[in-house]
Amino acid sequence: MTQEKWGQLRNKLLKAVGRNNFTTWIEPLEFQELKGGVAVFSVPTNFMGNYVSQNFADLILYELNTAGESVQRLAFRVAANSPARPAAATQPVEHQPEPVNIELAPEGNGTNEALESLQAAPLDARFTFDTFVVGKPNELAHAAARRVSEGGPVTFNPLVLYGGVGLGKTHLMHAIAWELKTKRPELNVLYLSAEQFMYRFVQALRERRMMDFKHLFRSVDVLMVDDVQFIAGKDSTQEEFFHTFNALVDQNKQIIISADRAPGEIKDLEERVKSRLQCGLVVDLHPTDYELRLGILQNKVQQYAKTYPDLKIADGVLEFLAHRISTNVRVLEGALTRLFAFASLVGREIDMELTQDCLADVLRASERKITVEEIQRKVSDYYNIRLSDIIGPKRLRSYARPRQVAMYLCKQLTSRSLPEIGRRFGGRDHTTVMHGVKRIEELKLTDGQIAEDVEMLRRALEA
Ligand SMILES: Nc1ncnc2c1ncn2[C@@H]1O[C@H](COP(=O)(O)OP(=O)(O)OP(=O)(O)O)[C@@H](O)[C@H]1O
Repeated sequence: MTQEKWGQLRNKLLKAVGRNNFTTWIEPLEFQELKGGVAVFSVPTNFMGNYVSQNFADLILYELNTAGESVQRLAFRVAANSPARPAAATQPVEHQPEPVNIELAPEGNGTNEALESLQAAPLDARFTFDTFVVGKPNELAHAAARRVSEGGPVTFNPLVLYGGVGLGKTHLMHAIAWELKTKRPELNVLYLSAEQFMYRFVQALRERRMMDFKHLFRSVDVLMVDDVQFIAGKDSTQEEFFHTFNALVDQNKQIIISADRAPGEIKDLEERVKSRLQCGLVVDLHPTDYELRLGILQNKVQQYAKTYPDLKIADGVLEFLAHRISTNVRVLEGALTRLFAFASLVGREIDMELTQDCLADVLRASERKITVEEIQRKVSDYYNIRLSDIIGPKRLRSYARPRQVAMYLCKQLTSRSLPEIGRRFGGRDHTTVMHGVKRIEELKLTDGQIAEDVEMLRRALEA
């Protein structure tokens, strides 16, 4: 395997493990050699080697093998004279620009070639509209992205896509870029992260090539900047971004931005930048719901089926994952990738048992913690009484029964002890809680209405 190939694989790993994990664990790995089915990496410390081997080895093996390398095992060696690298995240980024692999165009000519190479953020071939699963939480963002990708007259500028980690912002941006490349190949479409924008800017300043920089950025037809929150607090970069933005909008060129939150909520982003961003169409990607997660998993499985025609997934596994992993799509995909890698290594069907074994850590981490307050609120809404009546001293049946239901659910769905639950119900004694829980257990067997109420509430709380 060549270093170049490892470089490409690293990009895939970045997507799979997320930026934080990547910078801390994957980036410091240096590929040494591949011999006799063993891929050897040098690592700065033993600790790092152990950690990577315990947590990411399956995934790395899987990526290596899908890329056509035959690797059975990974080995990590501590480089003899390698000074332990401090985690990159702790470095002040402005002082440590990434090695930049493009030459800025000499003033006035060669702009197009330079723009081509400015696609330093390569588009991910998997991130197209075809592979993007649309559901309620992302339908508006998807529709807006589709519209912009047609490359027609600019109707809303900028388009701002925002949403939490791993909800598909980058995917949609790449999809727009791919679509524009096909439909309107004559357009200069430039996609890059806000971080890369900053590196280019710092480099241009250092090399005294600001004219080239301005010329380049102002001659694109479509500018796409991912994760714009990155420039918050970086004053000179924000200023340059602001001018670039204005120059392009003045020329009626399309701008597409993504951010991890609404522009108005990005701390340390200058007011004038915020207000520019808010001028266009701002749409958010909502957290996924169960149906969307299941759809994404089914879609992924279809893709995997091409690589692993022999691997079988037992009924219920995808539903289980969609139900249990609700954090973000990246984690969901990572879990599935790990499952496939594991199942293909051990040559077993992906059933519940294998899933629980292989994903124990992910499942534990994504366990949703239901709180006593949440239960009290849901129960009072359900029975149409006030929250204070659930907690307060009133003994009327119309308050006491819902209170007991709430206590029962607290016992079932949280890890709180009876005295703790009692305290949160207006300082009641643990024997009162115990009595309430028992009463509901009995009533569930004899009173169909109570049984149904409890079941409905439990489902609503676990959703
Ligand atoms: N609706 C979807 N359909 C298919 N795949 C999706 C969908 N949403 C997210 N994904 C996948 O989830 C992963 C994370 O998505 P992406 O990188 O676009 O997230 P992001 O919102 O840009 O996150 P971050 O804030 O971390 O940059 C990608 O592999 C992407 O393909």
